[in-house]
Amino acid sequence: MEPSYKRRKLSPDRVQPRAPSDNEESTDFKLAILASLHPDRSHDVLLDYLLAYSGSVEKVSDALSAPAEERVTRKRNAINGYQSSLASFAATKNGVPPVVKSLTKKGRTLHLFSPGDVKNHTPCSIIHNFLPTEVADALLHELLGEASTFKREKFQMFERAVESPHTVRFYVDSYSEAEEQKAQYTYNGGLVENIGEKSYVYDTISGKTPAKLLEVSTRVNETVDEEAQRRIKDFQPNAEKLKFQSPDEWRPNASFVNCYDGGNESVGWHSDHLTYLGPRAIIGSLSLGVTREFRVRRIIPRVDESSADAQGQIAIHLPHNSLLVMHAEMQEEWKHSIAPAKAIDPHPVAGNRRINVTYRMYRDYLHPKLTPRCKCNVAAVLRYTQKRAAYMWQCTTGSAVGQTSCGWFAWAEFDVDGKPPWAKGYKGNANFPTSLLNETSPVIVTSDR
Ligand SMILES: O=C(O)CCC(=O)C(=O)O
Ligand SMILES: [Fe+2]
Repeated sequence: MEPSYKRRKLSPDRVQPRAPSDNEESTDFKLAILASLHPDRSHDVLLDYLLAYSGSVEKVSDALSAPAEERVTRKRNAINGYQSSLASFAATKNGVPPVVKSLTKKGRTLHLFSPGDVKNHTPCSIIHNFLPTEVADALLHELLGEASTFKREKFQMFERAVESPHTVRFYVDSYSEAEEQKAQYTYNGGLVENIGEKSYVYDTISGKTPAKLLEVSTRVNETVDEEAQRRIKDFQPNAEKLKFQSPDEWRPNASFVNCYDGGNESVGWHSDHLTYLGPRAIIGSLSLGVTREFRVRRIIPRVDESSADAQGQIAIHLPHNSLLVMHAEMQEEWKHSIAPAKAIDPHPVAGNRRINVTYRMYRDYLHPKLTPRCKCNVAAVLRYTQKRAAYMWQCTTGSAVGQTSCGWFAWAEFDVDGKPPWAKGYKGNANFPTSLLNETSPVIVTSDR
C-alpha cells in the first residue's frame, strides 16, 4: 500500500521558507561546481579566487578560463602538503574515546598513511592488502573490462550541462532489483541530483553486479561489520552507536564503481547521498590500480565565507587493494574528494587507471515508492543540515539538465535507529517536531502508517 502524507499547516500566516541548507552549503556548492569545471586547480586556489570575486562562480570560471596574464593574482602563502607520524597524538584509554585534536590548519594538507593515524584522526578506517593478491587482481581485471561501459555523470549548472571529471557505473545485486531501479529511481530519463552531493543518472548506468564484484562484497560485508562495531566501541561515548544510526547488520546490496583514468580525473568535494542509505550511513570503499589521494575535511558551520577551509584537509593515501571504511560520522560531518594528481605511478595491470568500488546498503524502507514526493511528483532527496542538526526531504530536480526545482521541502522524521515513520519496527520520535516547530517550517510530513 502506498503511504499517504498529511501536510499540516502550523500557522496560517507563516511564510513559506527557503530550504535552510542553501546558505550554509553555498561555498561548498560553489567549490564543487568550480572543482568540476577546473579539475586541474586545487581547492585552495579555487577558494582564493572565489573570495577575490566575491563568491561569483561565473566570474571565477571566466577568470580561470582567461589567458594567464588577465587573471587576478592574489598573494597567499605557499600551500604544501606535509607528512607526519601522528602515533603519539590519540589513543583509546579504557574505552574512553580519544580527544581528536585538529591537526590541520587552513590551507594545509596533512598526509596520512598508517591505519592507526587514519582511524585516530578521521571518521574512516583503512585496511591495506585487504584481499588475497589473486582475488584483487581478478576483480581489477573484471572491472577494467567493464570500464568501457562507464559514463560521465551529467548535471545542470546555471544554463550549462556539465560532466563529471571521471566515469562511473552503478550496480545492484539482482536482476529484479536492477529492473526496479531503472523503473523507480529515474525521472524523465534520469534522476540527477545536486552536484554538492553527487549526481547519478540511473537509467544509463545501472546494471547487475558482475560475479567477482559480488563475491568480494561478502568479504567487504564481514570486515565493514567488524570495523563498524570496533568504531563504536573505541570512539563513541559509552560505546553506544550514534543517534539515528541503524543497529542492523550492514549488508551491501548496491555499489558505485568509479574509474579515474590518469591524474587529471577526480571527484569534487561532496558528501554521499543519504536518500537511499538513510542517516548515519556506513560505506565500504575498495581501491584498485593506481594509488590516489582521498581528501577529507570537516564541514564547519560557517559564520563567514572565509572560514570555509578553516581546518585544512587530510589526505588519506589509497593504494591498490586497500579497503577504506567510511563510518557513521562521515557523511553528515565531513566532505570527501579525490584530488587531481600532478604525478601518478602507473600500475602494472591498470596503467594510469584507478578503479574504486563503494559498496552501499540501500534500505528497503527508503525505496522511492515509499518516500515523500515533492510538488513535481518526484521522490524527494534526503539531506542533512548541520546548522539545525536535522534531516529534510527536498525537491531534487533543480540540478537535472533542463529542469527547474519546485523548491519544496519538509523536515524528515526518523526514530533513534534511523527508521522513518512508514518503516516496519518504527519506534517513534517523541521529540519530533517540537525541536523544529519554532523554526520556519510550515509543513511537516507524517505518514498514515
Ligand atoms: O574514488 C573514491 O575513492 C571515492 C568515490 C566517491 O566518493 C563516491 O563514489 O561517492
Ligand atoms: Fe563519495
